[in-house]
Amino acid sequence: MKIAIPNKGRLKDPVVQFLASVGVKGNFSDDRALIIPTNWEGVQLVMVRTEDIPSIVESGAAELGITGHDYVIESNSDVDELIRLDFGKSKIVLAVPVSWNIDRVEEIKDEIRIATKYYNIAKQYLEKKNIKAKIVKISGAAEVMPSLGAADAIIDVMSTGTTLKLHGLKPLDTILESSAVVIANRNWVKSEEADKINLLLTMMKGALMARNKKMIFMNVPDDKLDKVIASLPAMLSPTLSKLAKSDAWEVITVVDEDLIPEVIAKVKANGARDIVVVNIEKVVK
Ligand SMILES: Nc1ncnc2c1ncn2[C@@H]1O[C@H](COP(=O)(O)OP(=O)(O)OP(=O)(O)O)[C@@H](O)[C@H]1O
Ligand SMILES: O=P(O)(O)OC[C@H]1O[C@H](OP(=O)(O)OP(=O)(O)O)[C@H](O)[C@@H]1O
Ligand SMILES: [Mg+2]
Repeated sequence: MKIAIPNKGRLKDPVVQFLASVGVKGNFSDDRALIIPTNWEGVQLVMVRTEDIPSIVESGAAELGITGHDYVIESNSDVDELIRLDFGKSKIVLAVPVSWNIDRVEEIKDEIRIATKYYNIAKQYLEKKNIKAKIVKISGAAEVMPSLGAADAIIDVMSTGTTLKLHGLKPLDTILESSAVVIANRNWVKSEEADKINLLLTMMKGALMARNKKMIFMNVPDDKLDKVIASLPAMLSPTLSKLAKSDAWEVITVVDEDLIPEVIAKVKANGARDIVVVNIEKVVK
């Protein structure tokens, strides 16, 4: 079974790390190799350009792929988007020079030139908004085009907005919100590899759920138990086990990483002792 993943660009490293957290580790011994065996028998990574992944998966050349949602839309590929990942988060925006002093799309004049690598997304958006613009198709570095004079405005990826600002541009409208996604060929359920794909998807969801979560263990005397449980974040249902040698309990629960300092301070103040925090590798529901 083949999984198509980015061979370069912004998504490459996070995708390789994500797969490793799922337990799929590529044997990257030769930098130039584009088909990489993994520690999972029969699973290979195919290293290709991020924007080519949707059509590769649509064709069935790879059963699964990890790419940007924006590229799935741009390529108009008929694939299943199965898992939305928590990285590669960006927006596709229409950005114009700050010097235009406008705040609304309706204020844009006709006949402007808009540089973008998202030709299809741009075309559809401009038609919907009834903006009569010429699309200048480029392959990257869109932000420099207006100051160069190669275009008047752009449709491009924005994350923090730093690049736009640096080039005297501001976002006027968000066209699409994107993130990395796991995609599959439409017929994957009927394929011979369906069981393996299903297992892989379960492991991926498990790794995603475990991210930013910690397991916390603590010992609590009998008479403090109610108070300690009440001080845990709402919705948590901790596991309790009675300690063999004393009138105390072990309380075990899962907490968001961000809440750990607050939870430790509260349970400690309420009588918990011997608090241990450990990483979680996977949560399979
Ligand atoms: N600054 C960013 N922050 C988060 N995600 C981003 C950012 N820029 C782009 N992305 C997302 O990452 C994916 C790939 O973007 P990238 O610009 O790296 O393209 P590439 O073609 O893979 O690489 P390169 O531009 O180096 O050729 C897209 O889905 C895009 O939405
Ligand atoms: O809103 P920001 O946080 O500034 O991020 C946006 C920038 O990030 C991406 O570029 P990347 O770093 O991938 O370089 P590239 O232009 O070579 O693709 C994207 O193409 C924008 O230029
Ligand atoms: Mg890039």
